[in-house]
Amino acid sequence: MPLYCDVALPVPLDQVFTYAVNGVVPVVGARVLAPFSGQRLMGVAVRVHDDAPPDGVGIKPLQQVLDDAALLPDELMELARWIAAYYVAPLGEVLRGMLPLSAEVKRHFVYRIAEAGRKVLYDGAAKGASRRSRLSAEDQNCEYAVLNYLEDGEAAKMSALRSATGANKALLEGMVRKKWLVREAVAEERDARRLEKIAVLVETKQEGAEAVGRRLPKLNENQLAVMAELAAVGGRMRVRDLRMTLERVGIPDSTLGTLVKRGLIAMEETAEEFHFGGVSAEGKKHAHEHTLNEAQTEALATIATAIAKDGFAPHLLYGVTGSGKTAVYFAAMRRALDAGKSALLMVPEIGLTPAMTGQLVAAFGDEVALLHSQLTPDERAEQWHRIRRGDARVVVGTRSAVFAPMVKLGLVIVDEEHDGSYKQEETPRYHGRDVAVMRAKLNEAVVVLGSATPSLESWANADKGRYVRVEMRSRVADRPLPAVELVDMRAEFRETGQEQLFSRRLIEETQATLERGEQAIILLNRRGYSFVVMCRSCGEKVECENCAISMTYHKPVTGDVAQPGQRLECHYCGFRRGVPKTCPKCGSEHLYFLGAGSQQGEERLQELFPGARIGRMDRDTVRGRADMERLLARLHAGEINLLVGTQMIAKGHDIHGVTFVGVVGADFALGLPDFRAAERVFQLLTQVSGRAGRGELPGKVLVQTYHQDHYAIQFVAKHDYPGFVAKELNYRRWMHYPPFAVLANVVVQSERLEEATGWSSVLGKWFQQTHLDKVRVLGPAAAPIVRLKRIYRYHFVLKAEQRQALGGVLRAMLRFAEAQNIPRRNLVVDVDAVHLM
Ligand SMILES: Nc1ncnc2c1ncn2[C@@H]1O[C@H](COP(=O)(O)OP(=O)(O)OP(=O)(O)O)[C@@H](O)[C@H]1O
Ligand SMILES: [Zn+2]
Repeated sequence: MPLYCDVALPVPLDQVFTYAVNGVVPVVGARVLAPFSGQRLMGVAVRVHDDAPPDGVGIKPLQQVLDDAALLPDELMELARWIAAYYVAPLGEVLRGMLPLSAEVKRHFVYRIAEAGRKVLYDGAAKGASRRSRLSAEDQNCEYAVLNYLEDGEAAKMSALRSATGANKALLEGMVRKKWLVREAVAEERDARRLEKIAVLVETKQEGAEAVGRRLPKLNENQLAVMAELAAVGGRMRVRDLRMTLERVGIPDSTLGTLVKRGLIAMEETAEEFHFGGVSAEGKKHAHEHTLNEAQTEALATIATAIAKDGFAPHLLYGVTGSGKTAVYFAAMRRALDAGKSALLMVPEIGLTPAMTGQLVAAFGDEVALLHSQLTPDERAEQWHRIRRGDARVVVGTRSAVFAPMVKLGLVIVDEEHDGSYKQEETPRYHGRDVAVMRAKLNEAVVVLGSATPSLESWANADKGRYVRVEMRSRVADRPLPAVELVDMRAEFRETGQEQLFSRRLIEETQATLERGEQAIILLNRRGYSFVVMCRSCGEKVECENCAISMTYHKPVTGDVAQPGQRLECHYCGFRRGVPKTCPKCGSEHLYFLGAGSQQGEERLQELFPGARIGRMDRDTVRGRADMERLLARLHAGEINLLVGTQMIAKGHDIHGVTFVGVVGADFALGLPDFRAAERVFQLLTQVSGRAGRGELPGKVLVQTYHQDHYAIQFVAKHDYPGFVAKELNYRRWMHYPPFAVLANVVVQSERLEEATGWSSVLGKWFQQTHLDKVRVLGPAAAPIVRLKRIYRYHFVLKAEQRQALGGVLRAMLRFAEAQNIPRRNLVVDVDAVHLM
């Protein structure tokens, strides 16, 4: 029997910890409980062995082994090790992110008699109850009853003890404290189907309009609002979602009850089927129903051949917006299933693209499982077990779905692979796309990264021949890409003599689109009303108390439930405050509001187009999946003909009536201090342009810009992604930026400014003195956001040609920092950082 076990614990230390095996030898991949600086932590056994620790090192015994079998299969353990090494992250923290949540392996507590308990039982039998106990005679009797019940040594659940002896939890816990009993946690597989309530709008068809008319006038405003809400989503909605929506608009819960009593809404109970949504226009085909065109057929053939071959094969699918990538994904997934394998489809944010999941269910029925962060723990548990049993062979999910316990994984697809939300911005700071490629490698599976605007990293990998490039250069059914017109806002100012949010051309085109009965979308990529509140006298901006960030003004709206006097909001930490009467710095009364956000955009559009049916899509109007589904349903139905919103509107939506897209103020991001600024602007503008002209009618795009000559803008106008990447790659090569160098951002952070600066100068000196011929270090410098959520931030940017050299320096730096007593949690190591802010 091995004597020792190495455990990865979820603590920010780059090491594993050795414990003595205590009776039960854990299998590698099982969870264990281990003592750690006075606490009991749950970790994962990563190695069992007989290597005695060096003399003098005290080894504590494991407290408990929680699983009989490995919770994580070998390939996921290997993936965890790879992530820990690649991202220089503590293995325990990586594993914590990969493990199913506790609900997935829910544990209940059982009690077992302990040595001391037995002694009490026997002594008590001999001498009678102790007189000195502070407990009542009744409780003492109960304690004896419990000890008696457990005497045979079997563990019992609390519920069993309660019904047998009347003991309550407090009493049992008291006995645990006296060490008469031990309490143990037992894993319990939970995947019973749950029931859930659906609110259904009662059909009124047969009743005739008159009858409805007679009934409806009796409804009050709130009741009508609830009815409208349900009608907007096709008459059915999860009660849970409906309640959330009502709560937000301030309609009391009882309204729903009244409507049920009056027979206008029925409550149905169904076994919880997953809710995938499924917004699409009537008569529009599902992705799996299309006969693939030539480009799609070719793309599929390449991918399908790889699937048939078995073995790791990475692909980059570059397909312009509206080229029909979804249909290719679905066909490839079908091939994987036919070959007896499972398929994983990763999407950036499930709530933003409900149509995708709806189509998946249409195509694959109950083979589909869904994984994302908005699921309740029970829902997640159910999905997790269905996947692990092999019942669900098609999994769709966000970033962390890359750790799904798939059986015979044959195909991984990463849709919109360029999307920033694949990057996890907390430890472990992994990139879901890159982990997906590694996972496919470990599983000898095919991986497809798809996008109309692939990341430069992926494009360069295809250039080097590491990925097979598959291209779909035109839209389905020979639909043209929309014509893009640039409006030079400097000229606009010269000609009109005033600073306007919307140019004359944009107003004209919007007007014309609405008059033709078509739909228009306007991108205004900031939420709120004004994103800067500034003092005219001293020039100072009103900043967040916790962050070095300008606060955004949100205009009160009718029915707004937010507190008055809290109209300024920090979009980084959520802090709110009232609008000050005078400048906090100089006391001047001349504060003014600058920079229009989507809320102001909506207001201005209402003034300009009073007849338009305007909708807004941003984090303030769309808080969850239900909101998004409702908004998209109204767009598909044509109930909204003018939509304004933030980058959310650019995400994969396929609304055939949209023929015009206007872009306002999106090029300000070109000026951000981040080497990926041009790439991001290009991607956003191309993606949002891609929403126009996806139906029968051709589309048109108008981009308002102050940087008309910037190459990113020029290439957007020409729909020339390959041209853009070629130019951008040159610049990256020249500047030694990724993908021609590997990069890490190291942030030194502390609530105390002097610590942040002091530690960064200590590290800066170390970097200087250490012979770093293979790694270039920039910094220390104040991070672009120097204070965030009350924490001061200084940073270094490390660049290297070789990943190994970079990893080596980072690890050496962490060792040095440890020796200098710089706490590990004050150092953020972000390998392949996506944001340098
Ligand atoms: N072979 C086909 N024939 C006709 N229409 C098709 C075909 N394949 C897909 N479509 C339709 O073309 C439209 C665009 O497809 P899809 O949404 O998959 O594009 P995409 O490549 O994912 O674009 P984006 O990158 O903009 O999201 C959809 O309405 C889809 O139903
Ligand atoms: Zn803040």
